[in-house]
Amino acid sequence: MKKAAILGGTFNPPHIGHLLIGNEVLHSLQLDEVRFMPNHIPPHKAQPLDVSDDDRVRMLELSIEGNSCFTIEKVELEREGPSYTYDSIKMLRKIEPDTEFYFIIGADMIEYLPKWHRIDELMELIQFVGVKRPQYMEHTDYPIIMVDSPQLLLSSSLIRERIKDGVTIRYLVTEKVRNYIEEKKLYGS
Ligand SMILES: Nc1ncnc2c1ncn2[C@@H]1O[C@H](COP(=O)(O)OP(=O)(O)OP(=O)(O)O)[C@@H](O)[C@H]1O
Ligand SMILES: O=C(O)c1ccc[n+]([C@@H]2O[C@H](COP(=O)([O-])O)[C@@H](O)[C@H]2O)c1
Repeated sequence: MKKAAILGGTFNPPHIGHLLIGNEVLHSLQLDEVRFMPNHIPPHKAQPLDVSDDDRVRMLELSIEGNSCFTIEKVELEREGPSYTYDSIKMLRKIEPDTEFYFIIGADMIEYLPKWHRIDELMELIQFVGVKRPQYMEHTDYPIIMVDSPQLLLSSSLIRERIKDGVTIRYLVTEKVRNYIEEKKLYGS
């Protein structure tokens, strides 16, 4: 069986925190692959996204360039409506019966797990893998595996704020993503 972890996210934009946790889990659990899965409509974010699906995918492609264990899963972009993880995992397991799937979440999402759509059924379908994140509690009663990773006080919101305020984002995203944001004048840059 191939072992793949899904790192679901909004990636608005993708930052080095995403790459770091993906790589730590890849090595710690000795997986074959980490798949970055951008959502179409985040289930729990009220505001519509200010950046297109295409731009988020392009920035993900630029972020993972050069790492053959990192790939992109587009299943949620091909589906209308809120991107519930339950629906995506159900579909992936059906199309790929020979892959054992894991799902990576940061501690903010661990806290939020009780509110996920059909969470009890989802827990039966996939093994969740949690990573610590500054300012969030990682305690949960759900059976998740915790993987140790260096912690970064970094978020896509912080990056958007910095761009809006004209503050540098160098080294917080990959160089290619930084150039892309600048060229396409994303986030008011
Ligand atoms: N610095 C970080 N440390 C640990 N986990 C993180 C970090 N940044 C993001 N994650 C995790 O990566 C996944 C995707 O996150 P997402 O794309 O929403 O980024 P974000 O930085 O949380 O964005 P935003 O600030 O817009 O909410 C989530 O499970 C989230 O918990
Ligand atoms: O399915 C749900 O109910 C659900 C609720 C909250 C978050 N998620 C997923 O968790 C991942 C991280 O969410 P986000 O919004 O931090 O990018 C992403 O793949 C979301 O679609 C899923």
